[in-house]
Amino acid sequence: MTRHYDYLAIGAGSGGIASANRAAIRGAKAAVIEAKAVGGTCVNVGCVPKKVMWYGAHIAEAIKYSSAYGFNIEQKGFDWSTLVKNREAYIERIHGGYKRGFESNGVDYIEGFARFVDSRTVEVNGEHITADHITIAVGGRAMIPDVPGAEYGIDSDGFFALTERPNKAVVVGAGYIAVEIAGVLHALGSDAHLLVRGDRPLRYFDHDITDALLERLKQDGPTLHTGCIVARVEKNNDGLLSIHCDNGELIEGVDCLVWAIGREPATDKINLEAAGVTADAHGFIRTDKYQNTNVKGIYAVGDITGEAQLTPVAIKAGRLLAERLFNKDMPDAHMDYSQIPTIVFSHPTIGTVGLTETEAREVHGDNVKVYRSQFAAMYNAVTPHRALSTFKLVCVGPEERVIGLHGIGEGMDEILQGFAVAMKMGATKADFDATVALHPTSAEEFVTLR
Ligand SMILES: Cc1cc2nc3c(=O)[nH]c(=O)nc-3n(C[C@H](O)[C@H](O)[C@H](O)COP(=O)(O)OP(=O)(O)OC[C@H]3O[C@@H](n4cnc5c(N)ncnc54)[C@H](O)[C@@H]3O)c2cc1C
Ligand SMILES: NC(=O)c1ccc[n+]([C@@H]2O[C@H](COP(=O)([O-])OP(=O)(O)OC[C@H]3O[C@@H](n4cnc5c(N)ncnc54)[C@H](O)[C@@H]3O)[C@@H](O)[C@H]2O)c1
Repeated sequence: MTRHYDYLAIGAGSGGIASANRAAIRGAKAAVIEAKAVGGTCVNVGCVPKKVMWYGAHIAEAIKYSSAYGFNIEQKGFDWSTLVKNREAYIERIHGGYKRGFESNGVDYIEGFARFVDSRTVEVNGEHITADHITIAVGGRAMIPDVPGAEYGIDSDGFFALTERPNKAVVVGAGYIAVEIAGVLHALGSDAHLLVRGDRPLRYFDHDITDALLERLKQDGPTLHTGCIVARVEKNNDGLLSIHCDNGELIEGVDCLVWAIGREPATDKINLEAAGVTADAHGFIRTDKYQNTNVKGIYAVGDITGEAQLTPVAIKAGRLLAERLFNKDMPDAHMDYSQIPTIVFSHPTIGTVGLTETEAREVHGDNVKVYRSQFAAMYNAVTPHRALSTFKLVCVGPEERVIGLHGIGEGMDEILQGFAVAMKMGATKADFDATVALHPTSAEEFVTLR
């Protein structure tokens, strides 16, 4: 017996779930196949557990600053395992929500690892399943460097599996994950070290913002080691690790090493060749703007496409694909990959949308005008720990259209979304200026820049 569907998603992560649900809502007979846990990376080992840990870190910081606000608090301890237990219970509830969603939309949820048999057929648990439309939404996994002793380290999945707080932790990498994990570890009381190869983390972000991040890291953050490439890792008799860097630096007594050096696509085991789908040299499945692969009827969405690796991107691309396929009123639906806003959950958060100043000058030369502001956040102004926030607008042309907006400061994660809408609508500096400020907030800086 072969089951047949109108629409089949491989991978029940952000992209697969969103597309299968939308396909079913539009009347398609839809299914989604998942090898591990429903919700994929974001829900199980990504955005969700990360944000819970970040909230934990946020509370630790509030306790630290509380005496300046008049509180006399004796912190008797911090139990990492309680935080993990409550986090995982929350994730269990999300799993339940997804499964109820499948039921009410009429999506079949199939547990197992899927492999292509041909361009219309996949095999899972020995069963052949056919579909008119198949979407590859298998996401990715962390990369581990090829250095001696690399196996003593863990990746971000391993970080979420920790049941105790590490005493001394080293996080290697300069991207979102490295900055976020190192920041959480530091705030929750580990002796945390962040190792980057260059002169700063997040080096593709606007440099005014990363300059401010460097300042904040110096004041209160994980210890930053720059120009540092790990050459080998040794495990000593006491079980602790020694991290040797190629610049001669040696970090000893480490009980937790986290590799956060990027993610690779999970295409290698799904038998793409049987379907005739081609991947690029790194294994990413590149698509056209409609998420079409090189094979008719096979699509790819989310991290596997190598586009901005963010949950809302996978969700939007998946939903729009389902609309295009099954909603006769939206035959041209497709994802717009421009001006995607993004947040780094550092301490404080970084938010960015559009071009950095450097990118804007490369494209628009002297047509670029930049506005920036640096100020002491009110939250810290009454504490001994006076910390600066930086906000910046990058504008182009005589009309000063805002093509880049960047900030580092308390609340930046919640500030950015509305400004991203304004930019999508083509807002100019004059539009920002014409908007009445909200006071006293950090966000008001964006509408009062001179
Ligand atoms: C630590 C971390 C923190 C992150 N934080 C954020 C954040 O704050 N904000 C944000 O927007 N993004 C964040 N991301 C990125 C976000 O998680 C991804 O962009 C998003 O999950 C991509 O969705 P996807 O559907 O492409 O793939 P995934 O969510 O990875 O889902 C793919 C699914 O496919 C399954 N699968 C793979 N192969 C098969 C197979 N052959 N058969 C069946 N199932 C298969 C996998 O088990 C997985 O569940 C974070 C990522 C990480 C690692
Ligand atoms: N807040 C968020 O939205 C969020 C959070 C986490 C992850 N994500 C997504 O997940 C993706 C993956 O995140 P990531 O941080 O793993 O990858 P990344 O690609 O953002 O960063 C990897 C970093 O590791 C560095 N690196 C590579 N090889 C190295 C080596 N051998 N030694 C030291 N450093 C090395 C790279 O220079 C780069 O800076 C991101 O691109 C992002 O889209 C988003």
